[in-house]
Amino acid sequence: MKVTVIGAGAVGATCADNIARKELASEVVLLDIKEGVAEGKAIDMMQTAALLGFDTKIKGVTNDYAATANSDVVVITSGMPRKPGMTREELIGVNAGIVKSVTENILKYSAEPIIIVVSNPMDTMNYLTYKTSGLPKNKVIGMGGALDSARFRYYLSQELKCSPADLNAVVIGGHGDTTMIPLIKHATWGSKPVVDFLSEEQQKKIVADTMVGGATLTKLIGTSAWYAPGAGTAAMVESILRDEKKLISCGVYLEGEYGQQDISLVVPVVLGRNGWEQIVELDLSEEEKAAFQKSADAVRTMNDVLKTL
Ligand SMILES: NC(=O)c1ccc[n+]([C@@H]2O[C@H](COP(=O)([O-])OP(=O)(O)OC[C@H]3O[C@@H](n4cnc5c(N)ncnc54)[C@H](O)[C@@H]3O)[C@@H](O)[C@H]2O)c1
Ligand SMILES: O=C(O)C[C@H](O)C(=O)O
Repeated sequence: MKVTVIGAGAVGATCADNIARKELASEVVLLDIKEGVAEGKAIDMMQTAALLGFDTKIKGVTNDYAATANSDVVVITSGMPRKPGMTREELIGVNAGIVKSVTENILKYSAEPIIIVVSNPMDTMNYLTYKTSGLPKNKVIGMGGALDSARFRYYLSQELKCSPADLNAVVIGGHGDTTMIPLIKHATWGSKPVVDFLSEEQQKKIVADTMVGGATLTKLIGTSAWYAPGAGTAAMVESILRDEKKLISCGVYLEGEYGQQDISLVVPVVLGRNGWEQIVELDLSEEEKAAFQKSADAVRTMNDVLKTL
């Protein structure tokens, strides 16, 4: 199995590192536009192989798409991250051009890879990649829900004083500060609803903290996060390449599901060797449905911006 990661910055390099450590592929190609960066990071990671005991070969290249030929999965992380005070949506002007040209270049060398889009604003970048690539819709998948759901489980576990591994909790909607919807009423600890253990005030705080989870880290670090984003992306690669059929919230192109058309939004999907293989429709309350519609409206507004660039 071969995985290409475009963008050898914070998220791309962390993702490649996770993939290699878990030996999810025999070969990982790391590509960046900045001379030497991908080569250097790939060699640095390869020098951990003797210490960590993995066999995956990581090769770094500067904009050489021939090296990405016949990739099974391509992860797009290229583009600008936000700075404190910015929204993800403000990155659209710079990142749309990057994501579009990267998608075109990938497809010159890999006929039908599964593409995972990480670059922000993710919902619109995933939509753009789907439209640009002409790939089947199940092969273009946005990363955002895996991360947001992991953050949701983190905040829940802090309040419940339990292991995040024992929590089942999903985020749907958009991957934006105001568009994501942490479904707290659906979340469970073991088989018990978490709301049985939390006051209304605690629930509101967990939801709010989850929604601004990325912004909180951006403020602390000065640029956006990479450990959980890299791990979230690698978890998606793992479910795909090992055909695990894990249920993971991902950005997918909707054609009627959740009442939406011609849009990419985050919903729970089964991830396997064919990409996303099934969309799972949750039984949403009227309030949750309205929140989903509001997210869709906001993401559609951003998608419309693409026409003006
Ligand atoms: N979807 C998510 O959940 C999520 C999570 C974290 C970050 N992100 C997004 O991922 C992107 C990357 O974040 P980061 O922290 O790794 O940023 P970064 O600045 O550390 O890395 C980005 C890399 O992309 C490279 N690049 C730029 N244009 C390129 C091109 N045309 N071809 C190849 N490489 C190119 C840059 O040289 C840089 O090395 C940002 O847009 C960020 O907002 C999304
Ligand atoms: O917050 C960001 O801008 C990066 C990413 O989308 C995140 O949620 O960490």
